[in-house]
Amino acid sequence: MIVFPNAKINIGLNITEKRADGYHNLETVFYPVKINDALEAITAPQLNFSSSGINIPGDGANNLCIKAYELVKLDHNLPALDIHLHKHIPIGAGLGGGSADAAFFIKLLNQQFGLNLSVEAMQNYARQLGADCAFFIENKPVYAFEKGDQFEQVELDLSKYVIVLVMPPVHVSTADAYSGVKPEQAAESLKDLIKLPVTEWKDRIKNDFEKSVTGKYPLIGEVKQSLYEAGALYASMSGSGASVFGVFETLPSLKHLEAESSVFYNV
Ligand SMILES: C[C@@](CO)(OP(=O)(O)O)[C@H](O)COP(=O)(O)OP(=O)(O)OC[C@H]1O[C@@H](n2ccc(N)nc2=O)[C@H](O)[C@@H]1O
Ligand SMILES: Nc1ncnc2c1ncn2[C@@H]1O[C@H](COP(=O)(O)OP(=O)(O)O)[C@@H](O)[C@H]1O
Repeated sequence: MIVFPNAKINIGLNITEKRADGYHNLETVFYPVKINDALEAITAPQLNFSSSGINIPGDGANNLCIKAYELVKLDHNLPALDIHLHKHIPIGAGLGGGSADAAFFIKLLNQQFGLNLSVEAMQNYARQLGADCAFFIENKPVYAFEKGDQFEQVELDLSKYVIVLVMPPVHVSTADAYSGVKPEQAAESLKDLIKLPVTEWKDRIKNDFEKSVTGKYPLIGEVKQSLYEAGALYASMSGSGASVFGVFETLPSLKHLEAESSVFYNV
């Protein structure tokens, strides 16, 4: 069986308080975007993981796909599998690519081996693998809070716009990004702001990571400014970065960015 995990962007990201467990409470809107990995699992004599495409740092044994397999296997009979991941989603980019692979693998195991797992059960497995993993189980726009793994429905459809995602040649560590932020309550409710027309989001829907991360990596702020100069209605860094997305009414020309960044149009 083969599945195609997609990435996500964060529309708004307010880091509201530091938790006793060392994580942070936040509020954000997760929005799925069409940048995809490919993930295949075939029954085999022994468990094997291989990957192609973008090189994934770390040992294959620690890949989030393997962690998902081992977690589900604690409760269910699963055969050994030959797992192949073709990596296309930029890594450590604020796009949740690793979390997406883990969540889609849980859904693959459920379907391929008839585990009859509920959405809630799959979300609970995903929560154990990463704060932004559970989102990918239902994989639809949601308002997320607490660690980013509790959800409320949100009506948000950006399909009439053109979303462009730019990945500059910068790597941002999620943990480092969090350490650079002073948690505080947002000035305006994201739940209210997200209901406004996209044309009213600029300078009101904010990502709390941006100030510290762009201070450390000015190129990220320059990319965001370039998107506005190219006509973006709204632009923001996604998650802890380094990717930056722009929402446009029509397809922009960003040739000047393509020299040093990966540009994904119509995502
Ligand atoms: C920042 C966000 C925003 O959506 O996404 P990315 O930018 O990574 O895509 C997420 O909170 C990332 O979620 P995820 O990448 O799953 O984080 P995890 O692996 O669970 O945690 C990595 C590290 O980030 C910090 N962390 C993560 C989530 C959270 N709510 N508070 C935190 O303080 C912790 O230091 C943790 O050790
Ligand atoms: N399947 C995977 N894809 C990408 N990264 C993975 C995967 N499994 C584990 N990782 C590890 O997770 C980190 C990146 O996670 P990712 O979700 O791509 O970051 P972000 O959420 O910032 O976009 C890297 O340290 C990488 O080694």
